[in-house]
Amino acid sequence: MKVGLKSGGGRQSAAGRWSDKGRRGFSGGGARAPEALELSPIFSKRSSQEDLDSPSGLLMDNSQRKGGLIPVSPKTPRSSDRSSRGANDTSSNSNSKHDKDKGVNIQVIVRCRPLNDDEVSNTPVVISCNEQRREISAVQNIANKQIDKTFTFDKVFGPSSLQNDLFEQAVSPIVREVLEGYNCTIFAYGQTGTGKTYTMEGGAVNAKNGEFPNDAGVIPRSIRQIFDKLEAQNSEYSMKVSFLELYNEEITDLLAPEEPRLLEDKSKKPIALMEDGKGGVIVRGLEEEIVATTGEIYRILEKGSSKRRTAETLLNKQSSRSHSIFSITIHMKECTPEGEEMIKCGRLNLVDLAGSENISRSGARDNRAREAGEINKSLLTLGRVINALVDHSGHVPYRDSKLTRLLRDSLGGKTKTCIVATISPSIHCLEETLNTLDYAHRAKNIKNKPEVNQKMMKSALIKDLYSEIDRLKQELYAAREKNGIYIPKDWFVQDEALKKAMSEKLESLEVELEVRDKRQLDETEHSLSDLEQRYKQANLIIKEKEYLISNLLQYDEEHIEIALALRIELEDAAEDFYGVCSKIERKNKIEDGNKMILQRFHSHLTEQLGLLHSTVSTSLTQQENHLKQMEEEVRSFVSAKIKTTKELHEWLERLKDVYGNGIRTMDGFAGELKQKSLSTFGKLNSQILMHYSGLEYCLKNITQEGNQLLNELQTTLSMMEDKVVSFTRQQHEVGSYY
Ligand SMILES: Nc1ncnc2c1ncn2[C@@H]1O[C@H](COP(=O)(O)OP(=O)(O)OP(=O)(O)O)[C@@H](O)[C@H]1O
Repeated sequence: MKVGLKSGGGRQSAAGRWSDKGRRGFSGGGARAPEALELSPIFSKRSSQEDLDSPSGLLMDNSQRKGGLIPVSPKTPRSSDRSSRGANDTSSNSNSKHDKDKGVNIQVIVRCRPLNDDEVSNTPVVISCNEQRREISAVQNIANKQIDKTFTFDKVFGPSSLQNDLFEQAVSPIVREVLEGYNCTIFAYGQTGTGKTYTMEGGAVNAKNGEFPNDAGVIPRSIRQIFDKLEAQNSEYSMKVSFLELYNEEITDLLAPEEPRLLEDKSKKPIALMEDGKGGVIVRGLEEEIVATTGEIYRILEKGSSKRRTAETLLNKQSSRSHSIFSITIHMKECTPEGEEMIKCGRLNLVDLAGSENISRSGARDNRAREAGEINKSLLTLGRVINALVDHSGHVPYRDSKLTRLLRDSLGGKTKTCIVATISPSIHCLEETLNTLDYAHRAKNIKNKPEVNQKMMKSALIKDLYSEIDRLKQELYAAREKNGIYIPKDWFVQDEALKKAMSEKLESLEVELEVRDKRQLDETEHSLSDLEQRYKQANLIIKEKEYLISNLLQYDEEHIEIALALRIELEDAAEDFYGVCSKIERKNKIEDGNKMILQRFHSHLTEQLGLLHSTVSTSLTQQENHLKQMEEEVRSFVSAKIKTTKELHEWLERLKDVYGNGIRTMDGFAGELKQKSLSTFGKLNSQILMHYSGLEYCLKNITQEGNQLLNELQTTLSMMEDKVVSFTRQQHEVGSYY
């Protein structure tokens, strides 16, 4: 076996340079670490409360057991440690306190594989990758349903990306952190046949000559980087690896020596996963091989990988049917400025999950279908754990599957974690691809609280190694002495005492459990009867409520009917109202018009009446004047006639006198003349009378006409007034009606 810490300068050297005793203690090459290595939390120096609060993980540490190798516990690096680190490292250290307090998100990267030979000619591509924008888009129209989703991740690698691109950009910084003393996990998740194993393992490295193919995956590249870095630093280190497989909820050790009997029935010996009582898990009996060269580690990887259970499915010719975890633990020597030698420890877990599988599409039947069911079940639990962590649920169901128990520290713990989600660009995988992308996108929100593992003093490590060597020696001695299973006597005594104490504890626990069960049963019965009561009461209340509801529904119906009738009435009333309003409006308009007309008429009438009045009075005065004039004329005419008659009489008298005698002679003539004058006079008189009566008639007529006109005017006026009065009354009536 290669010895614990190894000098970076001499990969082939068998022993670490820093301790002769240490070198002596380890046996020769090819030997393994002891049979019962346990997985226990690496943070062994935490208080029990811390252990409860902060789940520890998959990391192996043997300090808990007799003869354990190197106990390490988390601590923030000292300032002296920082000074020796590179630029990148400084940033990681300065962030460590921040990381510790707030937590850092899990890094999620997505890799889309290219179409394979079978797909390339006839399979539409529905996934597009934008590496610059770190976006993956799925665009497709299925059954008139447009799918157009875009997801952003920490990094995106498209179908043409190379293994080296992914490693350099995403994994190399994580490996550097492992060498800084962090525990880091990289796991590949995705649908079956999307390139998880290709990404994690890739093409095999030639262990003999170290030939490195272009398609070598994350694991061999990480190994190479670790060795290169340690050698470049010329540091002393030791490295050990373990490789386990989780198949159908059973853990098997891929590095365990092959036992002929087990090979025959082709089954593998399952190993137990145990709680360490401090929140961590122990994989009891898991082999940890100490490695000193890259060649050794590649050989181990190749051997372990070949033992993984694979099968041909419709989706992948060599489909991994199990989850695998390859772990590399490195112990590195560091010197403090005070010259004290310290050992720091970093661990890298490389997880290749089995593919999530659509059983009908993968063509899995019988055992294969059961297998796929188990795979899906454990991945489902992983999904539930991720959801619980993202939603900050009080309970995270780590315990529901072995996979989540093993990955506990990597999900929500103190490990730095990176998920590589693998997808296919094919239209046929769209549903699963969207599931993977959803899953991965949710996982981005998980926060871990990474902490650097506490460094330990070299002297303490040497002490631990000595006790481990002593224990191994005793074991070896006992095994050489006898056949079968033998252990040293004091171990046997210790084990017996332990067994006794355990069985006593078991008994007391059983009693306690019984009491607790009984109490719980009583409580359950009590709460059951309580529930029954409450159920009955609830039933009664429900019935009451139902009755009330039916009544309410009836009332509601009536109310609805009334409301409908009211609504109709209201609508009618509203219509009427609008009609009345428009009528009032029209009436108001008419009234306004009427008022205007009335006013105009009134003013016109007054004007006309004034005019008429003045005309009539003018006409009357004119007629009166005319009459007076005519009377005067008639009078003057009559007086003139009388005067003329008188004068004529006088003339005649004079004539009688003048012509005395002649009168008599002329008497006849005079008589005649008299006669003539009398008739003339009569004629004149009748003419005057005729004129007089004509004038009188004319005056009478004029007076009559004037009176008649006046009467008519008065009648029209009174009629108009009557009309005005009756109109005003009508208006009042209409106003009071509305
Ligand atoms: N990025 C890639 N470039 C080229 N080939 C790839 C890539 N990813 C996967 N492949 C090829 O696709 C096939 C399936 O890959 P792989 O076995 O790694 O898938 P998987 O996800 O591990 O499947 P399963 O879950 O069934 O084990 C392999 O032949 C592999 O070489």
